[in-house]
Amino acid sequence: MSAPENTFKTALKRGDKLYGCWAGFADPYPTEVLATAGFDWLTLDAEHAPNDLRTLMAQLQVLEGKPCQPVVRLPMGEPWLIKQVLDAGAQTLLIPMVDSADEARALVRAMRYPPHGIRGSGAALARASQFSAVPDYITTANDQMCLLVQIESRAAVAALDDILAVEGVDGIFIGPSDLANDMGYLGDSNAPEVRDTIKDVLARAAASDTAACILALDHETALTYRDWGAQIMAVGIDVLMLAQTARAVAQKWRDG
Ligand SMILES: O=C(O)C(=O)C[C@H](O)[C@@H](O)CO
Repeated sequence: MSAPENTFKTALKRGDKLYGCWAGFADPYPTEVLATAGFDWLTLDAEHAPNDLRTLMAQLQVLEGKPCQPVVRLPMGEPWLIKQVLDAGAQTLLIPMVDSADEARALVRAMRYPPHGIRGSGAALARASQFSAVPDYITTANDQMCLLVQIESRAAVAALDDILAVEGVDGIFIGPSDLANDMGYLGDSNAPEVRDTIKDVLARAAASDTAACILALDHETALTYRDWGAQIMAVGIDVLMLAQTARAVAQKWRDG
């Protein structure tokens, strides 16, 4: 028996448009609710949400067997962190702040067993291999790994063509907010120079074999990014959805 098919990767390679949502509550219960909503995928965010290995694993467990696929965002691309979440069953990783092809290559290697990489061997006791119930896990896991690297600095934009050419990078994911900050437009990803850069990066990725991915916080922006070539889009953040709806309801009753 082989490692389970990574259906997110299969759909990405097929060129499907995939719509996802950021899951920022760091808890399996709201993540399970999101998985019933119709999104293709969810970001389990351990960069800016208070996730740790156990909360990530609990969310992977509730998503198991559901059509909504998990994408785990780590705080940074450390090989030991990568090893832990892969052993917990993650197959698709989103790694922030990747500025060069060398960094991207190191991430590809951290996600793969030798001779293609440096992933340590713990499959026997790992959830990823269903605790050794998947006998061929170690020889088949490499093919199911999916890597999305975040492009969110001027350095990354300058290195984009080299990053797009790295074998094993399945998608580049623009971080509009960090990109704007690095370009000198703190908190303003709608600044014309930032929008031009986003458009250029999406177009270059769309013309390559590597998927163009991005997050948009409102519908109009999401439509624009899609027109510019985005294939994989996060179109909401659960924490903001709750906050906005709760504020609107409270306001309505205060005003009424
Ligand atoms: O720079 C960005 O934009 C991102 O990387 C996404 C954010 O971290 C996301 O959490 C929304 O603030």
